[in-house]
Amino acid sequence: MDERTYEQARVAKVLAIIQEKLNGLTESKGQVTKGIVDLRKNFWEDVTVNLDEADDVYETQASIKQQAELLSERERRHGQMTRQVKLLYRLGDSPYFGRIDFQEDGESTHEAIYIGIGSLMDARNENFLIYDWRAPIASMYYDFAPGRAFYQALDGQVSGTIRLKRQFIIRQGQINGMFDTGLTIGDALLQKLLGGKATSQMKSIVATIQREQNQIIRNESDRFLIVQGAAGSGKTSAALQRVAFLLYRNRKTLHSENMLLFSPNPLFSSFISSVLPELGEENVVQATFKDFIEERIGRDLQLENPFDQTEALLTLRDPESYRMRSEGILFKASPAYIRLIDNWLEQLKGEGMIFRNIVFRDQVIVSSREIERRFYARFQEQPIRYRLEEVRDWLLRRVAVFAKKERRKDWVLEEGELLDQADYAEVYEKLQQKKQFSEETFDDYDREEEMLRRIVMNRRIKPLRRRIKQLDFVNTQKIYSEIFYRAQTHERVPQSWRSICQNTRMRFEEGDCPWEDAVPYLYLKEKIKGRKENDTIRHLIIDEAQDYSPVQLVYLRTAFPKSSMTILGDHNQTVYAQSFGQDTMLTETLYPAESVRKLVLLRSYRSTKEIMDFARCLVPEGEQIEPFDRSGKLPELIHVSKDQRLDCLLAKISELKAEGYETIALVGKTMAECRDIYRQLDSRIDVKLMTQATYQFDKGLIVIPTYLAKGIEFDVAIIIDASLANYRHEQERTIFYTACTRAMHRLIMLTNGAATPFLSDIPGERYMRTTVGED
Ligand SMILES: Nc1ncnc2c1ncn2[C@@H]1O[C@H](COP(=O)(O)OP(=O)(O)OP(=O)(O)O)[C@@H](O)[C@H]1O
Repeated sequence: MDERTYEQARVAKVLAIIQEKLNGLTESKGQVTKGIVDLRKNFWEDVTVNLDEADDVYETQASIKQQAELLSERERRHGQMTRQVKLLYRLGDSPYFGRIDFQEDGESTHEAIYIGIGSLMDARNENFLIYDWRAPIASMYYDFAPGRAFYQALDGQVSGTIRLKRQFIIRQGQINGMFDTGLTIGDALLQKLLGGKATSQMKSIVATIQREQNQIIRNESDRFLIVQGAAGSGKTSAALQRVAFLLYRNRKTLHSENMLLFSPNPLFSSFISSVLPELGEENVVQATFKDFIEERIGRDLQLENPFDQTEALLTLRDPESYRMRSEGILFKASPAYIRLIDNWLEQLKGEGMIFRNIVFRDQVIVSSREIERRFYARFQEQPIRYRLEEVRDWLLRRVAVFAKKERRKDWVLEEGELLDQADYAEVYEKLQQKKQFSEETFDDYDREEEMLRRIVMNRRIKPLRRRIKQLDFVNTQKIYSEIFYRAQTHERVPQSWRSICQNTRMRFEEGDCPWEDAVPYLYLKEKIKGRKENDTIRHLIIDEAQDYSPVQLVYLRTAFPKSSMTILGDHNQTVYAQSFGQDTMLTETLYPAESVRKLVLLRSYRSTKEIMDFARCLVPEGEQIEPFDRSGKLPELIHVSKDQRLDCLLAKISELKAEGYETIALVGKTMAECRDIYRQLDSRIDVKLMTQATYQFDKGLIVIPTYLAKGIEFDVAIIIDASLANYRHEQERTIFYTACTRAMHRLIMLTNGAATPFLSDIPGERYMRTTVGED
């Protein structure tokens, strides 16, 4: 029997066992379902309810508890079975993708280890027919070429020799491809996968994980794992595989709800949302950093969107305003600014706290001055938080005294008359209860009135009490903006500090919180009022980490004090101003030295060799990036006159469509530029504009600014305006690079007049130049 026939016969055998298991499972699942339905229906019949004596109550409780446990145990089993069935269906389509023949040292024969997205035992549950890709033994598939190899088993290292390494493409139970491979996993298979068309959903890379990616996926020893990876090197892919790996390895203690992924925007969240389900795992919680921060800031301030901040900066024409905004953004993202805030917090112990009046129905119960006096008069040596608690209790007492007096007023009774039936019933019931126990005789009418007054007053005063309990009497917004009134500081401030102060004060006075102030403000607010720590999340995954500042890292570490973190990004793809030329979350020195590891990915998979050879010349140390060897056309720079631009673009698009490309992105630097081209195209061709509110994209022609295209890929990227006028500042280099590296197969750039100076770093033979029309 030749190898292919042998393997196909084995596939058939495995499929038969899968079918058998499916039949068995479906039957037992049916029984468990019925059991659950019966249990729910007869829940109370099977419980002994007796509430006569204390002992009986105790027994009743125990009986209910037992019944509930039985039910939840069945439900858990049902859940497991459902997952098992789903896995079997998936294995039924493609049972495995790899095989290694491993001969352990000291053994006379080898074992053939087949690797798939989940484990499968034979009919007697004795031997593995398929090993889960996350099992320790399967790691050798990703780590070694045929020859000497080892893996870490639970009880130590196991060494031996890989005699054979084979890859399969199996679809609907048929082997479509089969390769015996050497060092790297499946160049042939990778060629096939990467040469395919872009989709609106990212795919799992489980069958072709590369060795250096495997290091990231299986790292369990470091609390902070930083991955610096070139564009298209598989950072996001590896991160998602890592999530699946960690969930599998810690399945008793770690669940998908314990992991949080910060994604750059909703579009990206949707792009990656199918990977984990494809691997048989539930999706982790996803959030954008902005949503997370907004939720914590609350409704007191109108938070600027980071995209709006970027857009504002990119479109500012006046050099002074540009300098002020960009210096402010950079400074407020730096550790120097946190030191400045810490200093202010220190000062606040002696003076400077600002409070709000405690007001009820337009009457000031306690004035802000009075609160301030109380705050600074006592417990001076105690921390701010302690003193605030003391003030809070004092305020609650003052409010109680006020309420007692206030409830005698006429308006209270007037409102009492407007109470509804249910409230009266409550008063009546309370009255009845009191009567039973009271010896004294009161006039019922007076007692009823008194009770109504109390109800009205309690209701009206409750929100005020709640706000006091939440320490809302501290005006943290004003305390924060005060920093900008006292512009003197020991820190080295930017040149335009005075204008920055003026501008920040103004924005806060209007109730706006610029994005650069969001995290610093929260930092100050939570230092004063205390913070909500999150203990549920045990692992944080931060993608596009080059766009997070040191200050944001400090904040995240305090908000998630127990979490480990996977931090992935590329310093060459900085899009937000706060990260230009300074430390970011990828800087390893910002973490405790003993618990951080940094891994670097240099091989890039997304784009053709031609596109990557072009793009890597744009960035420092780009020569270290290794493009994957997949060939395509050279990138193309089209010089086009203004009046020919639209026609040229339309002609190009129809040419690309005719060549079979389905996902074509017109990438702009700013939203303003995108809207402009969209308006011109919309009446002539089917096109969609992607905005910060877009949650999903489909195949076709789209217009998108770079800051929203981060992390996503397209068959073709067309840079709509690659001119000197549009990409002139050095800070825009990384934006331009990010835009170029979104392309999988074709990269086209249009320019009217001179092209961006960034291209002067690129040897002429790396791209084509054409001219359309004359200006
Ligand atoms: N081992 C692999 N096997 C198959 N495809 C891979 C592999 N690694 C990466 N890819 C593919 O390369 C492309 C880029 O991957 P991914 O988006 O994860 O990279 P990235 O480093 O996050 O990119 P960027 O920094 O540009 O956002 C994807 O299409 C992914 O499927």
